[in-house]
Amino acid sequence: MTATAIEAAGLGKRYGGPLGPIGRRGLRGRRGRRAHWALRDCSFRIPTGRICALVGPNGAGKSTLLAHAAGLLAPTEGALRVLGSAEPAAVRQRVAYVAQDKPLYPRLTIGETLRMGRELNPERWDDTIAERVLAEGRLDHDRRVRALSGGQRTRVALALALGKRPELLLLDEPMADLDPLARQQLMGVLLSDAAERGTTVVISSHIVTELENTCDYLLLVNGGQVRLGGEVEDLLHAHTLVTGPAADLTPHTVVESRPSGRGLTALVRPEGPLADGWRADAPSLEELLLAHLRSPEAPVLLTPSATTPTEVAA
Ligand SMILES: Nc1ncnc2c1ncn2[C@@H]1O[C@H](COP(=O)(O)OP(=O)(O)OP(=O)(O)O)[C@@H](O)[C@H]1O
Repeated sequence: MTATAIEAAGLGKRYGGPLGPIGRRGLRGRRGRRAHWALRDCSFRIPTGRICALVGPNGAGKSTLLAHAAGLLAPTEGALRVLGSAEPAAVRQRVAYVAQDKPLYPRLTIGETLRMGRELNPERWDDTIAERVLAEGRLDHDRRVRALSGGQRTRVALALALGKRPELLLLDEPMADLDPLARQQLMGVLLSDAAERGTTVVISSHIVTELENTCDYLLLVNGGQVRLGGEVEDLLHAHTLVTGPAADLTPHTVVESRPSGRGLTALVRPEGPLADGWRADAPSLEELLLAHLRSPEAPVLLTPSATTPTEVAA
């Protein structure tokens, strides 16, 4: 089996402090904040060298999961191992994390921001890749971060992250505020660099069509739980889009079915051959994801590379 970048066993995160007595105060923390499980019972594995899409609806738990992998949040229950360490905070030097709000120091110039990256990562820093990320943005190094647009700030945050030469790159909706050309150009730089260096990338995004050509691994999170995980190719292979008469689809696992014409269209996980009269097509990644997002209760599927054979806890 290939090496593991991230491995979680029974990972759970509850926001809102310790639970108060149920019945008297309901599910509330001591300070009266409603306790809420953002992640619950998540067990999965991401092998090294993959470009992993982290997908799920708003509030699914994607940012919470990435912040745990970056060592910025501690689990309420379960365990998470990052680059072989049971304490993700201990391997922060080898991990770069670009949070959704791209925090940077507003008073620094771009040049000073890069200098800070170089000084904080003296062993690893690489000016060439940082400059390559900045180049097409035509950004003068004397400009202050506070005077940059959202998309320009994203470019600086990505330059800082890639300049660090991470083994694991965690990106939380990095492309949301970039124009289409900048998005395409930066994804190109990011992917070619990751391929060249074998970097593991975990990238959360709502732009499903964009993930189709870029990611080879997938984690779909919904309601704080991992619902799908594994190699994109294996997950696509495990599903079939069928169209046919409105009939019982037993014994196949039905992810989603809806009426179409005089019959129905369904996304199934076939358990044996399909009955006569059904047309079978391979789903696209977009069809696979949308069907699972519309059917959050569909049975969980983790392909063998995404399951956790070993105990993650130290
Ligand atoms: N600091 C916090 N305190 C309390 N609850 C939080 C906090 N951060 C997130 N949550 C809650 O945890 C759940 C998961 O949030 P998270 O930000 O991880 O989702 P997400 O999948 O990244 O969403 P989006 O796609 O909208 O960015 C949500 O219900 C959210 O309201």
